[in-house]
Amino acid sequence: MTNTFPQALTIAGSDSDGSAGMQADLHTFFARGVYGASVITACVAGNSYGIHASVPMPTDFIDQEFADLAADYHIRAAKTGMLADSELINDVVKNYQQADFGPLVVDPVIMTKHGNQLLEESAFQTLRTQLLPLATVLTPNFFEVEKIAETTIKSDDDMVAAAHRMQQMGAKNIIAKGSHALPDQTMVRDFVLLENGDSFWLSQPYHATDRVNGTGDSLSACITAELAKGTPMRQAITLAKAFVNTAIGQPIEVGHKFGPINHWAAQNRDYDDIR
Ligand SMILES: Nc1ncnc2c1ncn2[C@@H]1O[C@H](COP(=O)(O)OP(=O)(O)OP(=O)(O)O)[C@@H](O)[C@H]1O
Ligand SMILES: Cc1ncc(CO)c(N)n1
Repeated sequence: MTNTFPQALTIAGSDSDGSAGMQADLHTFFARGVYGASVITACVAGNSYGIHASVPMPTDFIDQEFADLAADYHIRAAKTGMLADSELINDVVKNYQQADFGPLVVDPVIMTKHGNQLLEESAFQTLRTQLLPLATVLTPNFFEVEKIAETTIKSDDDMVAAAHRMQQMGAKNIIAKGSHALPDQTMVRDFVLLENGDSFWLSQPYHATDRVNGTGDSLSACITAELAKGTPMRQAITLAKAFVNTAIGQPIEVGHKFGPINHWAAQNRDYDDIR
């Protein structure tokens, strides 16, 4: 039987240190028992200190990557990561609309943990008008919520309002990730707004560690992997939050600064309690 094994796709940039971007996505797909394919959109050279060079892929090459996957594989869910500029966003939108790759998780990668900007400011409007309407799930971090919704978040009410604004822009389900840079923080809280209007806060313990590179990539990749297996939306989101929290909670010693998270710890955990 051909193509019966669950397959997911990451449409993202390669980060040479393996902690984030496409590499974090593929680690996560593997950890959740899903085959991972990748459309590479850009390459960044970096390590746990920062990103030091970045090269976008030519759009005709990206077109060929999509065409080759569509001709052979059965992608059941896809996610986007680094898209660099308007030209790449428009190209990915065009290709995704032609393909039949299932639900789309949009991780609107704008800024890294080191403070490197991976999406040009001039592309924010393209992101809003072209990509958000395709998003089955949108997973902005605190900074990205403020940028996309064009607001300042000072309270829970502000976050709820921003999530509704992003849903009005066309994204169906939203996980607006809360801040984790507050003094004396003990919990991290993300606001979830589902397509049917249900909403809730997801809370997990805060871990005081610098080994947090690729948390957002892994969260969105875990949701993608679960959707590829047919896990219901609410369960996929809740499981992904637990997956990332487990991976942050047992750090591995790789790199000197913002190191990777521990996908093995997250892989080995039992998620049977999550419904
Ligand atoms: N120190 C921490 N302790 C616990 N949870 C954390 C911590 N840092 C991030 N998280 C969680 O990880 C998830 C990803 O959020 P985050 O805001 O880090 O995404 P991101 O900035 O897009 O990540 P990246 O760009 O590095 O992939 C969220 O659910 C967030 O609450
Ligand atoms: C390619 C790439 N995508 C995303 C991130 C962070 O989310 C990163 N560091 N590098």
